[in-house]
Parts: sequence; C-alpha cells; structure tokens
Amino acid sequence: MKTYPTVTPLILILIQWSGGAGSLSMLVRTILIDKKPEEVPLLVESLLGKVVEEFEHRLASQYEVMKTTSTDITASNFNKPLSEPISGDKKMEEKNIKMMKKDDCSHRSITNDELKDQSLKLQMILNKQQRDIQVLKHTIDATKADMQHMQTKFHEEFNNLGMNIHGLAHAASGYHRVLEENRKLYNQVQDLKGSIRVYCRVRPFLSERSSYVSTVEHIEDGNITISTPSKYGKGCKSFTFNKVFGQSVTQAEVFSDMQPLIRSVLDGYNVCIFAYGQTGSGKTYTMVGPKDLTEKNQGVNYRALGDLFVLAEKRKDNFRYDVAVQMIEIYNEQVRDLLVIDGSNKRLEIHNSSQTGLNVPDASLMPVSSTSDVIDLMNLGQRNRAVGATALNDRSSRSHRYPLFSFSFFNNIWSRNILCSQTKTCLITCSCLTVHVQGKDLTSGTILRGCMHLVDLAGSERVNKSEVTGGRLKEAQHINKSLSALGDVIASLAQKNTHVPYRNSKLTQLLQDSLGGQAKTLMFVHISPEPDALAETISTLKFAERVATVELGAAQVNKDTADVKQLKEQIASLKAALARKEGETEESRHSISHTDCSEKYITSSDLFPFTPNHRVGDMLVARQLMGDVGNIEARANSMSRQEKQSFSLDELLTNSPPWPPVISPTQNFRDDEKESGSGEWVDKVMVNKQDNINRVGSPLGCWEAENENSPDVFYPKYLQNSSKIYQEQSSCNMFMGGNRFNIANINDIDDLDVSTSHLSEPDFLWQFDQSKLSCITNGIGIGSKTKKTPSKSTSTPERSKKAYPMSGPSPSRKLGNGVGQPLHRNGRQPFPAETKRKIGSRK
Ligand SMILES: Nc1ncnc2c1ncn2[C@@H]1O[C@H](COP(=O)(O)OP(=O)(O)OP(=O)(O)O)[C@@H](O)[C@H]1O
Repeated sequence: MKTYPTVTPLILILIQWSGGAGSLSMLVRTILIDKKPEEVPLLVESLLGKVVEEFEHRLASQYEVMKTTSTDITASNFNKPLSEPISGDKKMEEKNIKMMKKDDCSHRSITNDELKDQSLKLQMILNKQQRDIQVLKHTIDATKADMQHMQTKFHEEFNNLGMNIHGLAHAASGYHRVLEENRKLYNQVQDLKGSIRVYCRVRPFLSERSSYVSTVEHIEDGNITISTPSKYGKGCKSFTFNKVFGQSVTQAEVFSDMQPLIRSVLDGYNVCIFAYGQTGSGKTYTMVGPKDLTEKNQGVNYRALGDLFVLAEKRKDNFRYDVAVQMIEIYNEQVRDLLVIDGSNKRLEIHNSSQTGLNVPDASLMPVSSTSDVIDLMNLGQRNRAVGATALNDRSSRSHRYPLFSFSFFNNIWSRNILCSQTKTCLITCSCLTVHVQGKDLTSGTILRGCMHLVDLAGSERVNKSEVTGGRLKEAQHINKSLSALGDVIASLAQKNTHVPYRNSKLTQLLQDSLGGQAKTLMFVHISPEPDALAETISTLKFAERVATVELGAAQVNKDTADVKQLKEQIASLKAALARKEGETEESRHSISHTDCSEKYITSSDLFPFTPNHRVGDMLVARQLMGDVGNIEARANSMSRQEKQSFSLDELLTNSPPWPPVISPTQNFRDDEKESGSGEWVDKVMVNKQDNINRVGSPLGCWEAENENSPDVFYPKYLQNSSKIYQEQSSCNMFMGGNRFNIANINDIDDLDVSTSHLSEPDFLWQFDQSKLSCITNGIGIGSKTKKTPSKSTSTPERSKKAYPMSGPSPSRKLGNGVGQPLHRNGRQPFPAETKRKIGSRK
C-alpha cells in the first residue's frame, strides 16, 4: 500500500484538531482539496492506519503507567478507614473528572501518555470503587441481618414484656380480689365478734369559719390523723376506725357504706346506728339532713327507710314485709312518745327484750308503706315536740330536729345554753327513730323480724354545773349523766366485765339491746375541724376508739322457721302437760291464782298495738276501729285457743287490741320510785341472760338449756297453762310472732327474771314472774295456779271470753275486771309484801 508523505503530519494535525467536528471537516477538506479522486482512498487508508497505530501505542504506554500507579495507590490506601477512601476516591474521581474536563477543555496539549495515565488511573479508581461498593454491600447486608435479628429480638422481648404486664395485671387484680376478700373476711370476723363498727365523719367548715386551719391532718382509709399543739403531746395523733369520711364526702356516699347494714334489717337482724359527737359536729346532719332538706342531702333516716321500701318491693314475690315506725325522745330521763296524736305527754318505759327490738312497747307503733309516710310521721313527731314544749315548761326541741324544724349552729354548748334560756328551748338527751320490719317468707312461712334504731345523741361535751342554772342545769346534768353512763357501759363492755351498768340511765337502757344484745351496731362519730374544738375532738375520738374495741358476739337473725315453730309448739304442750301433772300434786299448797296471772299475761297485747293497715293520716280512724276490735278480742282469742297451732297476720290484725293503749294516770309514777326496787340486780340478770344466749345458740337450745339448769319447780309454775297462754299470746303481737313470743315468755327464764326485777315491765310479765318468784322463794311451786288450771284449761270459748273481759287497751282496764285486787299506782297488780322482799333478796 502506497503511503503518502504528508499523512503523518496530517494525522497530527487531525489529532490536534479533533476537539471540534467543524474544524476536522475543514481540515479534511483542506487536505483532500488538491488531491485527485483516485488518490483519496489510498490517502485515507494510510491515514487511518497511522491513526490506529498511534492509538495502539498510546494505549500500551498508558497501560504501563496505570500498572505502576495502581500498585502505589493500593499500598497507600490499604490502611485507611472505609469511609475515607470512599470520600477520598470520590474526591479524586471528581478531581479527575474535572481534570479530564480541564484536559478536554485545554485540549489539545494532552499527550497520549497522559491520556493513558489518566485512563489507567480512572480504571484503578473504578476498580477500587467497585471493591468499596462490594465492601459496602457486605456491610449493608450484615447491618440488615443485624437489624432483622434485633427486630426479631425486639418482638420477642416486646411479646415477653406484654406477657409480663398481662401477668402483672392479673396478679394486681388478684391482689385486689384478695384485698376485697380480706376486707369481707375481716368484716365477717368483726361480725362474728360482734364488734361495734365505728365510722368517723368530719364536718366541713361552716361558711363563716372557712378561713380556719383544719385540725385534721390526714385521712386515709380507716385512719385519721389530728394535728395537735405541743400541749397535747407529739404533734399528731392517729386514730383507726372502720371507715373515715372526710369533709367532702356526700350524704349518698356515707349511706352507701352502711347500706348492707340497713338491708340486713330485712333479713331479720336488729340494727342500731347512733350518732355521737360534740355539739354542732354534724350528728343531725348525718342522721336526718340539713334544715333545707332536699333529696340530695337527705340523711341516713330517710335513705334507710327509702331503701327498705325499695328492697321490700323487690322481694315482694318471695316475702311480704310490714314496716312500722316508733319515734321517741329522752328528755330529763323521761322517755316520751313523739307520735301521739292526742297531745298526751305520756312517759314510757323501756323494756329490754333483745329478740323483738320493741324496747319501748308503749310507744306508738305506726305502720308505714312509703318514705312519704315516714316524713309525715317525722313531722308529727316535730309537732309533738312543740306540744310538749307547753306541757314541759315551754320546752321545745334541741337541735336534732326533724324536717320541719331548724336550729342554727352553735359551736359549743355554752352558746346553746344561752340560746336555750333565751328562747326557752331545751336540751334533750337523745332522739330515736325505730323501724320495725316483719317479713314473711311466702313459700316456707318463715317469719323474719328485724328492727333498726336510729339514734341522735346530745352533744358529747360535758357541761360545767357552775355555768348554767335552772332548767338548763337540770337538762345538762341529765345529759351528762346519760353520756357518762354510756361511757361506763362501753368501758364495761370493752373490759368484758360481768356486770354492765345499763340501768344507770335511760339512754343506756334504750341502747342495751344494741350495745349488749344480738344486734349489729354502728356508731357514727362526728368531729368538727375547727382548732377551738380540738380538745373535744380528741376526747370524742378516744371514746370512739374504745367503742370500737367492744365485742358483742355474733349478731343473730330473728327467725322462726316452720319446723322450729312446730317443735316449739310440741315442747310447749309437753311442758304444759308435765306442769299440769306436777301442779295437781301441789295444788293445795298454792294460794296465788294462776288464772289471774294468765289473764294479766294476756293483757300484754296492749303493748303491741301495731296494725299494718293503718296509715298516718288514718290514725284517728284506726284508733276508733281498734277500739271496736278490742271488744271482740277475747272472743277471737278463745277461738284461737281451740284451733291454734299457727296464726296469720290477718288474724292478728283482727284480734289486735285497741290502739293506742290508754295509760292510766296512775301509771305516771316516778322513775326514782320504780328504780329503787331492782336496779343493779337487773343488770346482773341481763348479763346472765347474755351469757345464756352466748352459751346456747338457738332459741330452742336456749330454752332447753335454761330449763335443764333451772329448778324443776319452775315448770309447773308457768308452764301448766302455757298452752293457753301460748295460744292467746300468739294473737297479741304480729311482730313477736306466736311461737317465738310464747317460747320467749314461757320458757325464757332470764326474760322473766328481768321482767320481775324490773318493776316497770308490763303487767303480764310482772305478774307472771311474781308467781315464779314466789315459787322459787317459797319452794312451793305454783299450786294455786295449778289448782285453777284444770278448770281453765277445760273452759269453753265463752268462759274464756269471760275470763278476759278487759282485753282492752291498758293494763289498768284489764285489771279492772273484777278478778282482783286494786291497782298499784303504776297500773299493776300489787303483790304480796313477802314476794317483794324476796325479789329484793335476790339482788
Ligand atoms: N357534712 C356536712 N356538710 C355540710 N354541712 C354540715 C355537715 N355536717 C354538719 N353540717 C352543718 O353544721 C351545722 C351543725 O350540724 P348539726 O346540727 O347536724 O350538728 P349536731 O352535732 O347535730 O349538733 P347538736 O349536738 O346541736 O344536735 C348545721 O348547720 C349543718 O347543716
């Protein structure tokens, strides 16, 4: 192939000019312009050959350069951290690119060697970057693997945590369940022990004293801490109760805590709730409510009754409940009926028969069927206080009043006393609302009897005699006496003394069944938060703590099942038969007529005038009607004697005596007189009675145990006519219930003891027991009674009717039947001096 001598310089020119396409084509044209066409291919071929050769050469040299420089670069970069080379390389790359561009721009001065070097360098960089990329990929893969591992681990741990939390939540709920169970068990233990429950309530500051600093430091569950200045010691005193309610606790919250207690009344328990605390500490507020009474701020009384009615309604398919109410007050050691409608200021007596709750049997017992009935009755009670004020030296109510009445707050008793003397108001020891409930199980016929005493006490502060005079002094002294007596009773009970001085005041007599009986008892202790009440607050809380330690023994339900009823009847008739037999052998030795006794016994029906069909508004009508009913009572009784093994409430209602009982003027004897007769002895008897109750659980067991331990001579005395008595009694009192009443009266020796010793007991008990005592003391038995018994027991209904001509309203009327002797001034049949003496000798 022919080569042209101009080719090499041409190529060089070409290369130099290769930066621009336009200039290259110009150059080609310049070279080829003077050439012949046939020379052009050869020229081009030669030119291209030269170009290829030149490039091969240059590539080879560049390859050499790259080889040497790459080893240098690898060696120098070997130990550098991963990120560095990358960024370094990047920089270098960028730099190279820039350089290349620069080279490209500066163009044509670049030699082939340089190009080779550059391409080699680029290659090296490329390789290195590829290696780095591989390393990075590995790192990312490893990191990803790590991440996944961590994620799975995290999920696992998260699940574990969830499970743990779930477990903890379960444990926590279990813990709460256990706590709740513990609380219930604790309460059950408390119930079994019969501990008096104590709830403490702190009154909020009244508006005029809102800036005061509270003495209540801290309240938590059942603990209350009172801050005390140094003179009281440590600076803080803590007290523990079943529950403590702070200042902001509402009436509804307070009630909800005691609701179960109130409901147990429907289950046949006796319940007593009494409010204690210094004057103005909120006792009446808790028990009744404030003067501007609304549904929201109603106190325990209204709520309790409302609840009873609601529950009774709910249970109406299974139970039929009858509810009746009594309202009394104790003023200057006199018990007064607040539900009388004839304005009479009759004084009442307190009897302690722990089974019925009818502690004041002579007080009006008003049937109610709704809360509004109760409100009506409370209003009536209030009006009666006003009536009482005239009769009792213009006295009117003290501050614990019922809805119609209001009384402004006074911080202490002194200011109250001043007010009392200015307004001629008075200080009463306590007011008591008693709710009696009798339920009949419609399927089994079981009778449940429960009662609830709601007692609002006088302010607990002591009155200094020197600061008050006249009527106020007397009232204050009575309050002092009553509250001290309450303190003594609590102290005796707390120390489990055998003798408990219940009879030291009317208040303790009234509360006897609740403090020492089978009742469930709750004391609401109230305190004021003001610093100037601190001394009273501390002493109130100390007293309350002592009350909390009193253990009464398990509360017992007042229930007569059909089986027990039947058994009792059988036992009663067997005992009666036995008594008759024994009585026949001794009849010549007895002078006291048992027949008389029986008749008087029957007259006790006066004590239970409750007729559930009456309503407050119908009282007058009811009285009238009952007066008429009284005439047919004897006939009804005699009929029941013939057929009776069970009785119905309707029958009782028909046979109920006139209502209310007419109190003989002679019954208003002085308490002092009456109390001088027995006093302490009764307390002891009551303690023995309690012991007996504790020893023998069931009424039947109690009955038998007592009879076992008693001299045999007891039985003929009051059992010979027991079938008769039993039958007649069964119609006397729907609350008592026929069998229970009989067993209690015929066989419960201690009850009889008490009634005997307690000269204020109803005639029937008194007379009955008198015979018993004569029996004991003379060792004669009951011959004379037995003597009359056969003829009695065979008497016809007509004869029976004749035998009870005075089954009217009062003992005095009944005793006016010509059977016997003139009445004692208290309306009782007097008894032989010898018997009296013997009663005394039993003290
Ligand atoms: N929890 C309470 N919330 C609001 N006000 C209350 C509360 N407790 C008591 N009060 C108010 O305090 C004042 C005195 O209360 P209350 O008459 O009930 O005291 P008390 O202890 O019954 O007094 P007394 O011994 O004179 O009968 C009343 O004005 C009453 O409304």
